[in-house]
Amino acid sequence: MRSIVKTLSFGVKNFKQKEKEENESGKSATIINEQGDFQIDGDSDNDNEEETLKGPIKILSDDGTKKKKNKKRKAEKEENRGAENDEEVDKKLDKLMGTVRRANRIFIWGDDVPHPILRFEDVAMPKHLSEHLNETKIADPSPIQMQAIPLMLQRRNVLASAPTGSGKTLAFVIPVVKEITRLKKLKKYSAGDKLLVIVLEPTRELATQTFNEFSKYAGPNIRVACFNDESTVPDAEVLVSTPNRLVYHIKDLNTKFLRWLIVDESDRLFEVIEGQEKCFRNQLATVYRACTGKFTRRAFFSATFSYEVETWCKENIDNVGMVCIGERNSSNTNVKQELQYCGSEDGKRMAIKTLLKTKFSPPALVFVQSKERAAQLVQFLSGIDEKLRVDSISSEKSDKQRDATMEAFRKGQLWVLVCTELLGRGLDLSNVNLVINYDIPTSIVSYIHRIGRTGRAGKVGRAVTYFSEDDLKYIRPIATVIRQAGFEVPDYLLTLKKVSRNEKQHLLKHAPRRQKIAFVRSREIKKKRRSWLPNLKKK
Ligand SMILES: Nc1ncnc2c1ncn2[C@@H]1O[C@H](COP(=O)(O)OP(=O)(O)OP(=O)(O)O)[C@@H](O)[C@H]1O
Repeated sequence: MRSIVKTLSFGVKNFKQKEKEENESGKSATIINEQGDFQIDGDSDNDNEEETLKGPIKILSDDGTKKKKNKKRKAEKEENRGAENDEEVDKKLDKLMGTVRRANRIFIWGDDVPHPILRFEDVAMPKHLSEHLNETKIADPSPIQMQAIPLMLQRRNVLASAPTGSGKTLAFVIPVVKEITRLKKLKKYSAGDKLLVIVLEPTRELATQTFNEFSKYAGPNIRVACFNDESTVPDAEVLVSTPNRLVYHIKDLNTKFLRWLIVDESDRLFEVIEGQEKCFRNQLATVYRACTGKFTRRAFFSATFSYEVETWCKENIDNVGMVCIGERNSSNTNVKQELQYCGSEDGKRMAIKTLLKTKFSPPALVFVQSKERAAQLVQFLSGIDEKLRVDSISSEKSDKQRDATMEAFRKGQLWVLVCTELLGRGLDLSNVNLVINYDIPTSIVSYIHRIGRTGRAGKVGRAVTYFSEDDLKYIRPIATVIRQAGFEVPDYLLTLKKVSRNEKQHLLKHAPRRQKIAFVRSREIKKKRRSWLPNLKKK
């Protein structure tokens, strides 16, 4: 069994010794090649081995006594038995890995998908990486990390999907940092002047977050940059950017040595907006076309992905390994989900007032359908309690304002952050206790991402979704997702008329018209914000 666990652990740690052992026994196992890439050992050696086993038995000359012949036959027999045993061990191992995958709800697609890892030690981590994992008390890989890390280390193109807050970022950061660390030992890469990795994120906030995460795990020897405010492409080995900024400078990029193009929130970046030249899909296409180097691999990550993205990847990218954790496009079951009927816009105002005054433990994220409504809700909430620290964030605000608000929210200076779809995806605000969908999300995908801002990294969270009489025609899909996650919804919601494709499309493009939440007096909001964010003006 020890040998099974060793093989399970890819033997990376004990590679040299293991390799010696395997060479001696002629066993087949997963090892790392010179380049540090995973490969199946024995592809070539096994051929030799078979030849030896099948080939004619050599007849010994003058010293070929019967005794010696018998000894040799016995040895050959044992060798044969050894090979059979190895086959059995492989079968048992595959079976065991099947059980591991089922237990962790890991679904795979593709040829020769490597076994999942069970511990981080199963891959030889650069020192800085393992130290940082220890510091952050991240002990065991999450299911997406168990499968995506070995896939990426095998240098496969990857399509990965796992629930919100399940550690997808580390699932690509770990193999990439490991690969760059290895490359940098080679003279060609030691100067650190080659662009090796591009990570695409749909928003500035997400790009900043991923940049911070990457920098922590990469350590001081890998040059990571976020392409946010600079007017020229920063000199870096890892570049995190929004597609918009990257496309603008695409001609300045040298992608010849690029090892990875990582598309985070990939389904979002596949979105097409009719009539908009600058939509994500077109921008992604431009970046994609610029990243076709010989060594470039692509990895697509998201909590949700459409069949369209999947089909595209399978048809257009060679050697794809696909991994999906749990059911596709399902919500995070660590989030306790509630649907609350409020009748009208007035009812919604009453509901949020009651919630924040009674059962509220901050911080909370509140989603509305537009930046105008975000400002209105801040005005309304500020009015119900002077002490309530509330602000909003939307694309209307300057980059500086957005950064300051995010920082205040992360530090706990802000208790309620009202936001638009801008913050719906990817942000890891680990302490958010409550998500309120003040205006219903316009799709299931949006619902899954929004409520995924709470209940992250195995913690529990709560999400409340308000709906009014006017929303009844759109609510059924959301009610279905909530029921599928195991939470209560009134039966009648599941028997409502199905939302037609046209209605869905319409809702995506035009949010429902709603009565105003409050009249905004912007001067008052600014005054209130300044009182608890004294540094904001300085910034
Ligand atoms: N193996 C792990 N064990 C415990 N915590 C982890 C592990 N891996 C990552 N985390 C933590 O989980 C949190 C969420 O991770 P991350 O932001 O990567 O989630 P995600 O899957 O990308 O979510 P989303 O789909 O919302 O973008 C982070 O704070 C991260 O540090």
